[in-house]
Amino acid sequence: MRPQASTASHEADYPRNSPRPKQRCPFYTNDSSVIQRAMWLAKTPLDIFSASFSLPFCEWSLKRRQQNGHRFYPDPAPPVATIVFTQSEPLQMDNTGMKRGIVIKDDWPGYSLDLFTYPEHYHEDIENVYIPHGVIMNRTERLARYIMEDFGDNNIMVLCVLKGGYKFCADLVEFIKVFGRNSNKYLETRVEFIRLKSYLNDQSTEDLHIIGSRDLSFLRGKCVLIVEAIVDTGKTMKALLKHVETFEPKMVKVAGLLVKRVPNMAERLTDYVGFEIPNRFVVGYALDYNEYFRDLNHICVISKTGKMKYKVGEMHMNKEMDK
Ligand SMILES: O=P(O)(O)OC[C@H]1O[C@H](OP(=O)(O)OP(=O)(O)O)[C@H](O)[C@@H]1O
Ligand SMILES: Nc1nc2[nH]cnc2c(=O)[nH]1
Repeated sequence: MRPQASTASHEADYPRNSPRPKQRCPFYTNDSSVIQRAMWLAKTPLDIFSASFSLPFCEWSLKRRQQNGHRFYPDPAPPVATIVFTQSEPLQMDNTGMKRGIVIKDDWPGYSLDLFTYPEHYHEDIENVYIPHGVIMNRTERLARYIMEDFGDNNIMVLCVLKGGYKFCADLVEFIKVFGRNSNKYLETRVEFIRLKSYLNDQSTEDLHIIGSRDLSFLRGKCVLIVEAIVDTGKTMKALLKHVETFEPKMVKVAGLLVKRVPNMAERLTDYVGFEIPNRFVVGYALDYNEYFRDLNHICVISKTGKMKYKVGEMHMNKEMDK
């Protein structure tokens, strides 16, 4: 079991899977971000007396006491509101987007290369633009919001999995910082790195190497967010989680930009998923094929020509490990 700390910092903050309150339980706040989080976490309609409105990202309606004619949302200084949790219908909200990410179907052909710009030298080496850079960025922004909501007031110790995860990590952390600034919730985000390698060409190998220091003692007692570009067979993530847990962090969550739909896929490993993709070898946005394509901004499917052109033998892998 991965350590899961309660992120509760307020009566309103229920960890996502905890039982809902059985009785009406009022508390008072005028903090709009607390109220939004409460709605997100509680999974039950909240009653705040009087007026009502609904937020675009969930289906609950929220009633509030209207004071002095102020609007509650997005009023930066809302009036004091009384929130009462009530037992009600089970969750109606569709959480698929969070658990599985945006699901890309097996028959998705990708976009024609003509529609986008990309480094000319890869012209023959990629089949299509599978996920355009702008879509990656927007999805990353959304994941940053889920993460902020879950981590509450806990500082985030980010562990970036190199090399593939460097772009996703940089963008995700930037969005988290922007949300922090905009909501006056200044969380400390510290970023550390670990380098893992197991792929040769497009195949997972038996050798999973942690390159560099294995000492992650800085994670002890911290709320850790592992940031990884792709979870495919899940071998890398399983090994990493096992390693991380030996350092006794307070909580560990995993953000994966891509999770591949493979037989026996490792769904449970990833808490925040950008996209669930078919079983195809993708490159770009720091994902490589023998170190090529990291400089491509979109996520693309590599072509046969690309695979042939940049293919290497096992000797190459051993040399890389020695570096
Ligand atoms: O779920 P899995 O099948 O274990 O695959 C996922 C891993 O594969 C890639 O790393 P790679 O070994 O290619 O190293 P890199 O990140 O340095 O490219 C990727 O960045 C993940 O870490
Ligand atoms: N570049 C790349 N690395 C991977 N590691 C595991 N799966 C993949 C993949 O589809 N692309």
